[in-house]
Amino acid sequence: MALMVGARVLARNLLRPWSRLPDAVPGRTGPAAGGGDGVRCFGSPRVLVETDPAKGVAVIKLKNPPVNSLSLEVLTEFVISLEKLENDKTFRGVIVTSDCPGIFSAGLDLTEMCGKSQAHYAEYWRAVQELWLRLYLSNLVVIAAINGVSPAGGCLISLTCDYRVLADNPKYSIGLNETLLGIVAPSWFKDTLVNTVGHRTAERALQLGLLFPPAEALRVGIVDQVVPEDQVHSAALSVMARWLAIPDHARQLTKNLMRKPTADRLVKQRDADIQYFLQFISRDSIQKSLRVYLDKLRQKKG
Ligand SMILES: CCCCCCCCCCCC/C=C/CC(=O)SCCNC(=O)CCNC(=O)[C@H](O)C(C)(C)COP(=O)(O)OP(=O)(O)OC[C@H]1O[C@@H](n2cnc3c(N)ncnc32)[C@H](O)[C@@H]1OP(=O)(O)O
Repeated sequence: MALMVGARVLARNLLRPWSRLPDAVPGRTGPAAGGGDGVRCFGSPRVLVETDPAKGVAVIKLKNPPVNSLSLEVLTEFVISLEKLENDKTFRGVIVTSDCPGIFSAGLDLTEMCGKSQAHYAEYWRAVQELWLRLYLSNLVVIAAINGVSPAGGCLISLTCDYRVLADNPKYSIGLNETLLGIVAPSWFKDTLVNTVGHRTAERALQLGLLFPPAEALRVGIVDQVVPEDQVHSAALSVMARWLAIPDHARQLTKNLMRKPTADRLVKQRDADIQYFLQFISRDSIQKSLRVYLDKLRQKKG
């Protein structure tokens, strides 16, 4: 019950950008924070933010064990943290990564889309839209340091970034695998993939629900770089330095030029998109597919 109320409060914050989450780790500094003197931490229980004001760079670490599924709380906390960074002129870039070993993100939280009320589905889908829009159009340089498996919504998060570095581990596949679950990637998921890998590769990947292992992911361009696992963070920092060498206004305007038409397609029909989602997700056949998939995941252990 408390969780439900908490989620509602967090979700309301999305609509009230002036409202702020209390800092979960207020002003923690020093080496324990992950980067030597001057690194400061804030954020929330599930979305940790380590900032390095001297470099103008922050690291957002998703921490929603066991699999970093994108629950309503995670989506909301992510948006709030991103907004905090964007409103603070100290920061010019952010690295998005995971605090869960071996898993970047398992994607959208299936339990948020299964067996819940219409009102809940609508609230959840609006939060998914919000995070996508904020990340896709962020003024910051956003780099994904993908340190684990990254299906569906996890892949989408990384596709919204400006650059993707993937750890070279055969287990760390990445892709939009929605069809394998018997669901369909919405048009704006599809657009994000097409804009990254081109139409033909996206068409094949989406229909077959392909999850690409690192070498293949690099070959099709769904990631930009594959590096040894222990170098993901340093590689992301090197890439960041290169992107930060470009004057902000020129880079930001160019990013906007490239991405705004795609984002506008969703912005112009956000409510209709929610209605689409509601109709789709409420179908008995879709609910059944999701239940079967979740049961399979749960039985894997037993
Ligand atoms: C006419 C056309 C109209 C079109 C309209 C379109 C409208 C929209 C349609 C809807 C689109 C919705 C889009 C969804 C995108 C998504 O992101 S869906 C999520 C997809 N994710 C996955 O497929 C990943 C599933 N998970 C895994 O494969 C594995 O868990 C893992 C590889 C990530 C990790 O494996 P492992 O370490 O072995 O952990 P597990 O034992 O599998 O899992 C632990 C625990 O977590 C639960 N879990 C896993 N994933 C999720 C998830 N995504 N959500 C919620 N929960 C998850 C799993 O069940 C286990 O739970 P228990 O501990 O057993 O309770």
